[in-house]
Parts: sequence; structure tokens; C-alpha cells
Amino acid sequence: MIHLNDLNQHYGGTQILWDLNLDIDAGSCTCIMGRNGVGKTTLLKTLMGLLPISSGEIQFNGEALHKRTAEYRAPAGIGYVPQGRDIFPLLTVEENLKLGLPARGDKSKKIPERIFELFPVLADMLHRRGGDLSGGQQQQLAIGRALVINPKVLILDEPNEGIQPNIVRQIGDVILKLNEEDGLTVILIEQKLGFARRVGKEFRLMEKGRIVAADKMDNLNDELIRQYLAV
Ligand SMILES: Nc1ncnc2c1ncn2[C@@H]1O[C@H](COP(=O)(O)OP(=O)(O)OP(=O)(O)O)[C@@H](O)[C@H]1O
Repeated sequence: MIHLNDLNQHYGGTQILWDLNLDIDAGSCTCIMGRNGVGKTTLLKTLMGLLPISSGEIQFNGEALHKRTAEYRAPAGIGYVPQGRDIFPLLTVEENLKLGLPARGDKSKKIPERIFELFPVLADMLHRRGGDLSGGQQQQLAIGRALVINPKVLILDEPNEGIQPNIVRQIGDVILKLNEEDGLTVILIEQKLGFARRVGKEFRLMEKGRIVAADKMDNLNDELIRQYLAV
């Protein structure tokens, strides 16, 4: 579904991604893991077209995404929840959710009911301002907003950062439902091993701007953890 081929990326003169290759199959749930600063967020931003690539290819369902602008990602079916959530604090929950509607292929004007099934709190708080929500509720709103476009793949950058444990569990439940019940392909950056093991079916380990290990989550063993994740 997604293939990154020999991707190179620089911030100014500093190279961050080095000949990076990544394959994501339709229907998979993949955790991208690695120590701080290895380039995980840079990888997702590059995939989303938010950072220019120096060379390489980004293929999405056979289409050359690296030739398209960032704005093309949502209508193509790529939902993105950036690090830090990025909701609009002065808009209501409903207004935040409706922002995604123009990018839907079917031009529907209605927020899908499934979003309120997954996140009942968003229905309860529909007319509250985004900025009045707790951090965990804002994260649920950010995920809901990404789902409004009816994506084929959902990409999340550390969805649990700074969120209280009961909401982390709920977000994990939602990711599992989206992947297992709805068949949505999921890619997420995740630092917490327990969460990654619970929701991820696959892992990709990064070091120094490269993918250095790729396998089923069941095969994430102590040796790999020691080598690429332990601090
Ligand atoms: N806007 C920027 N300009 C220059 N360098 C940057 C910029 N953003 C990130 N970097 C550098 O790029 C490298 C990779 O950063 P990135 O945020 O992608 O890593 P990460 O694996 O997501 O780390 P973390 O887990 O801390 O978020 C780091 O050395 C970082 O300092």
C-alpha cells in the first residue's frame, strides 16, 4: 500500500533520513519505534509532504505521492494526527470535526456516526470549544478529525504523549477497532513498549534515519529492544 524507496531528507545541510526503505501492507497496524532523535517524526512529515525530500520515492497504492503536494494526501485517503494534536482551540468540537469534510471523496456534509461510536465524549462535548477539552479529549478529537475524511490509512505521531492512562487505554481500544473491525491500515509512532505490543501487529525500528529492523510484533525480542530502544 505504501512504499518508501531510498528516501533521503535534509534539514538544511543536515541529513536526517538516509536511503530509507519502508513497506506497509494494506490492513496492517505498524508501530514505528526508535530512540529520541532517530528521525521518526521527520519520516511521517516527509510521508505527509510537509517536508521536501532530497531524493527517493513515496508510492501510495501505486501512485507517486512524492510528486504531489501535501494537500493531496487527505483526499487520496491519508489521515494524519500530528504530534501535539493541533486542534483549533477556539472552534467547537463540531467545527473542528467538520474541517475534514471538504476532503472527503463522496462530498458528504455529515460527520460519520462511527466517530461518535468510537469517541462518545465527542458527541457529549460537540458544542464545547476545543480548547476547553482535556489533553486526552483533545487527542480523541484530533483522531476523530483525521477519521472524518474516511481514510484508507491513519497515521498517528505519538498519540499517547502526555495523556493519562485511562485515555491511553481508550485510544488503544479505538486503534484496535479501527484496524481489526474496520480494516483500516494504521501507522503509528509509539515509544511505549506495552502499548506498541498491545495494538501493533508489525514493528519497524529506526536508527540514525534508517529502518534497521522490520518484523511481526511477536518477534520484537529483548535483543532488539536492548540494541535499538533501551536508553
Ligand atoms: N525543523 C528542524 N530543523 C532542523 N533539525 C531538525 C528539525 N526537526 C528535527 N530536527 C532534527 O532531526 C533529527 C530527527 O528528529 P525527529 O523529530 O524526526 O526524531 P524523532 O525520532 O521523532 O524523535 P522524538 O522521539 O524525540 O520525537 C533530530 O536530530 C532533530 O534534532
